[in-house]
Amino acid sequence: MNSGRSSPQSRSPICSSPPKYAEMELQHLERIPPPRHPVKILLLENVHQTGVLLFEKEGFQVELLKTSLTEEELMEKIKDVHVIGIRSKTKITKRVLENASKLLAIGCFCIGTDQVDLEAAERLGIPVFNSPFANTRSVAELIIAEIVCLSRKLFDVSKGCHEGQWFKSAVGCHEIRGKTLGIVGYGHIGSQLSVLAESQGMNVIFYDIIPVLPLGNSTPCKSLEEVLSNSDFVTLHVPKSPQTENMIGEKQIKLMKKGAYLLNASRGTVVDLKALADSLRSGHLGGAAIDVYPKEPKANGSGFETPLQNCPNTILTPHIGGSTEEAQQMIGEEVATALIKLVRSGSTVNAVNFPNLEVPFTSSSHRILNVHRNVPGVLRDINNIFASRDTNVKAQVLGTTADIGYLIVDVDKETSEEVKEAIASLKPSLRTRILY
Ligand SMILES: NC(=O)c1ccc[n+]([C@@H]2O[C@H](COP(=O)([O-])OP(=O)(O)OC[C@H]3O[C@@H](n4cnc5c(N)ncnc54)[C@H](O)[C@@H]3O)[C@@H](O)[C@H]2O)c1
Ligand SMILES: O=C(O)[C@H](O)COP(=O)(O)O
Repeated sequence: MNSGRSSPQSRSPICSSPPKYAEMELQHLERIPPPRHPVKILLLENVHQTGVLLFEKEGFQVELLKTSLTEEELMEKIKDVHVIGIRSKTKITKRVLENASKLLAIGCFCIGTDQVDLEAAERLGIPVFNSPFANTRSVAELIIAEIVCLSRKLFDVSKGCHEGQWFKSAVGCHEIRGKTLGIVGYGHIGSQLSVLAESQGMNVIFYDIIPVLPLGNSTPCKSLEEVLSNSDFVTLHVPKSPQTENMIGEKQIKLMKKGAYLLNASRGTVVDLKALADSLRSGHLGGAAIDVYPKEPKANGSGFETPLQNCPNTILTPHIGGSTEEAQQMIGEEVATALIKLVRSGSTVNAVNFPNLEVPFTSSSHRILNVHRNVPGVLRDINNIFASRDTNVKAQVLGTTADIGYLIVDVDKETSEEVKEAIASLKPSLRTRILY
């Protein structure tokens, strides 16, 4: 399927070997002196080596763990960490954040950020970064593969052959061409999947809670129920939220056609697995493919249990939708780059819970980064600090949300330390640091 974009090999000679993303994004940091104190990075859940190497190239101290950590373990480990990198398992709660006195930023080396208390992080002046779509294609391709596997009962038939059974039959097996795929959540993954499914000859309908551009010949539906009752395959691509919790339960499954298939590679809280298991065993649904679960192990190993085990024509995978080498390498590079820019220059571009600011460094100056509660008079007080110390402000940018203000200001070197201390001592200040 040609997405219309040229592949690296087919690009014109001018950009036949495009500079790597990180090299482009970080090149301007060369003009900024490195941090005077060691920068400690804690990476959990086997973050890709690309990210590790980028941090090490910056001279940061990296600790890499293959697993996630419990809240208690995190509360201890995070005390002297400047940056933490996680994936979808590790839960960074308000309690953990209240122990993170040195934490400058959080990197979600994945799409989802529901595992972080974003409001608590914002109110504590900690920006959170993610990789909004680097594993989109990986998930979409997995779903396409599973649709064919379910439609041909491939896993059950293959298991039979491995066990010495030769059972050749076309009963209950169908082409996917001409069948209807119902997509719930038409965002990055849902829309990419829509294009791939249509390229396989499927009809695509979808439901989203916001107006979105239907790609190709796909058709928006007015309700979830409309998608459920008109689809041969229903696939879920919504975020974890109070609204999506158990959005597919016994009542919704009963609305689905007899023999239809349910696929979920979004979040484990979206589907009531007991209701799904009952519908598979009763024969109402023809099969399911599940990649995410309400409770998932914090590390690889045995002992995983789910009500879906041994259900007919049911594909179970261990949250691998984004687990391809291509996706993990891109994510590692993208999120590590954003975190390095935050540490080295205060850039918050691509932060999901912060004003997105990036200011070119002003030569022969020091940079002060201040996060404060967004209350009246803060900027007046900060500017009075500059005026009263005869400090020349060479660049100043303020971004705000309802709860916080984020200020990047380049000032004279001569008075920068004194000014930084005065700003940090203002009552609304949450975090203040200086870059030399
Ligand atoms: N299994 C995996 O490995 C894997 C990989 C990547 C992403 N994910 C999960 O998939 C989710 C979707 O990823 P994405 O990149 O497409 O996100 P996205 O934010 O681009 O798209 C999500 C879409 O869902 C819609 N939505 C939200 N609530 C809804 C509701 N109640 N009903 C219908 N639509 C609703 C949103 O409007 C949005 O258009 C992520 O939040 C993540 O949790 C899982
Ligand atoms: O949010 C995501 O991108 C997916 O759930 C992938 O999570 P993972 O990085 O833990 O595989």
